[in-house]
Amino acid sequence: KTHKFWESQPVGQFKDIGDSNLPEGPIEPPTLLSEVKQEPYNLPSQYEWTTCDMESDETCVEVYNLLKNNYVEDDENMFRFNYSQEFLTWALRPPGYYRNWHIGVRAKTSKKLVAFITGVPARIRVRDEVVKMAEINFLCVHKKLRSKRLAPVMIKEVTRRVHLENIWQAAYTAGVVLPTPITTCQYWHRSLNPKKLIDVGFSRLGARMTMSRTIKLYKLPDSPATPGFRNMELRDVPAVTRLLRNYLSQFVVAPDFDENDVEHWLLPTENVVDSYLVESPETHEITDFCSFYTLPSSILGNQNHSTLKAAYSYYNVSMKTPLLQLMNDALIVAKQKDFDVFNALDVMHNEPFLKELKFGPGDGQLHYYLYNYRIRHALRPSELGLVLL
Ligand SMILES: COc1cccc(CC(=N)NC(=O)c2cccnc2OC2CCNCC2)c1
Repeated sequence: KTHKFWESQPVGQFKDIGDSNLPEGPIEPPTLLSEVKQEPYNLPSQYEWTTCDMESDETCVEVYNLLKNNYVEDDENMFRFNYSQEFLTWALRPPGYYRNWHIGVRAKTSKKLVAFITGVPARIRVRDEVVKMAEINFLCVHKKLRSKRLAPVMIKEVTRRVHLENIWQAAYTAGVVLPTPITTCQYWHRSLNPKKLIDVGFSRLGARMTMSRTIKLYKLPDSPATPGFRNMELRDVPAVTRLLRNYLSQFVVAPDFDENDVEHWLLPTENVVDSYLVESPETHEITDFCSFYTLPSSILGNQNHSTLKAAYSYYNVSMKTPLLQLMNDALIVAKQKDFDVFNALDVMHNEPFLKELKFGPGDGQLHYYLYNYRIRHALRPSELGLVLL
């Protein structure tokens, strides 16, 4: 399959794989800001660019509805991500965000929002280089406008606006293979409400398994096992930042979080992100941390259920409490909060607990990409310390 667009971009090309003469790092140098295209790229004549101000309730509802009806579906088109409005405002307004990186496309006549793409600024460390990047996400074209080649011009436009802020690298994920993944992750699911998951077709009853046997198999205790396991609070930000920075330093690619970032991304926000820590009852030292974000999916075409309540593993740090026990406590609190399923990628140190804690492999892969930054050899998922929303 020819990648007409991606072969024109400063990304690792398939033909370059294995060429160890190519240096690791930026593929193209920055250009002078005066040389960056000053005006937006041309859209087909019946469409116009718009900046989506996520602080405006009206715009946020438009973005929410566009994604709810047209964003990513699973491979069997049974589920579609249903990011909540509060999640979207959280995801798109981190410290230092740029409103004009929240880019929409409207039909000129109806003014309907028909496409969307976003960037948020992030400091990402690659080996020992901290690089200012844009995290690109929520690329969505209305189902009725697919294969009009809108995506390439939207990617060029967000790239142009990122360049205007003197940022020359980006990070993004996709369920499809593009030139060229820095790593490819498997996703895994842990049933919390197996009866509903089987009813809606997310899971299947195992061979020689009854429903009651399956419910018993996935049963969890009513409360966490670890002494000192509690919700993260504002006063914990400095300690969690230290814990997380130290833990993430072992991975090849990871966010370079400071206290402002930790306060935004990891402080519990209802219906958006949950985070817990272990405070030693004796020393009051904070020794471990775990977190997951809330991303429901619409269930397409089921009579009894319309929404799958899913938790997605975010950042976890195990220094004293075994990761297995810490993640089992995360499963326990997720079940208490009525999540139906707990999802995770095989990144960081996740792989060992995925098998132990009764996760099942998902039917797809998530590929990670860097824009305008070459990594000499693809990473193992366990070398990746970056979780995108
Ligand atoms: C269950 O409902 C779904 C609705 C749409 C797609 C998928 C499958 C899928 N593509 N899953 C993932 O990409 C995934 C699986 C485990 C952990 N994170 C994930 O994706 C995150 C990170 C990338 N942006 C989307 C959310 C499932």
